[in-house]
Amino acid sequence: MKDFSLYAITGEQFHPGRDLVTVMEEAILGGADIIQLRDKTSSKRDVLEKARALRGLTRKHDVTFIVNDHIDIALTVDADGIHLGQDDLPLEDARRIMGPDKIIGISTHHIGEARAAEAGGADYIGAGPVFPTKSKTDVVDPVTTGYIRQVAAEIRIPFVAIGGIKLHNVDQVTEAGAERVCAISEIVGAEDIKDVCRRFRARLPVREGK
Ligand SMILES: Cc1ncc(COP(=O)(O)OP(=O)(O)O)c(N)n1
Ligand SMILES: Cc1nc(C(=O)O)sc1CCOP(=O)(O)O
Ligand SMILES: [Mg+2]
Repeated sequence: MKDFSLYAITGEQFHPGRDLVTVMEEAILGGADIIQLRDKTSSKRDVLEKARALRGLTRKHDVTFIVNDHIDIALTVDADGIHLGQDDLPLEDARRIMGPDKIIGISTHHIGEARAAEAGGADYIGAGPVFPTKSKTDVVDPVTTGYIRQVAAEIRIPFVAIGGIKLHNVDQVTEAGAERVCAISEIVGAEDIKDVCRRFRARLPVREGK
C-alpha cells in the first residue's frame, strides 16, 4: 500500500452544519494522506452515497480511501480498502472477498491480535485506544503508550496509533515509536481543520512524495 502518516476518520457528530466532503477536503489539504469513512448510524444506502462522494474526493487528491466495516460498500465504490475490527468479518474471509490488491486494516488492542493480523496478511494495523476516547463507546480500556512500544518493537507491517490522539499528546505516541497517527475528534471537530492537520504532520516523520 502507499505509505501514509496522518489518518483522518470521519465523525459527522463533531461538525454539525458542516458538509462531510468539505470537512474531509480540509483535512486532506492540511496533510491527511489516508481517509476512512466511518458511519455507525446511517442507513446502508446513505453510507454508500457518502462513500461515493469521498471516493471522488480522494481520487481528486490522490489520497488513499478506506471504508470502515462495510466490504460491500468498499467494493461497490472501488475504495482502496477496508478497516475491520476484532468483531467484524475475519481477515481471512475479507481477503478472499477483497482480493490480493485491496488494503485490509485490522484493529488491535494487544500484541497477540497484532501478531495474528500480521501473520494473516493485514496491510496495516490500528493500535489503540492509546488514550481515553469519546468517539467510540464499545471500546476496551486504554492500552497506553506501552502497547505502542510493544508494537513498534515487534510488528513489521505499518501500524497507526489511534484513540484520544490530540496535538497535546501526540509527542508521547511518537516517542513510543509510532510513525503514523489517526484521529477523529481532534481533526474533524476542529475549527481550523487544515491547521490541526499541518500541526500533526509537523510532528510526524516526513514521508516520501508527501
Ligand atoms: C484505523 C482504525 N483503527 C481502529 C478502528 C476501530 O475499528 P473497530 O474496532 O472495528 O471499531 P469501529 O470503528 O467499527 O467502531 C478503526 N475504525 N480505524
Ligand atoms: C474508531 C476508534 N477505534 C479505536 C480503537 O482503539 O480501535 S479508538 C477510536 C476512536 C478514535 O477517535 P478519537 O480520535 O476522537 O479519540
Ligand atoms: Mg468495525
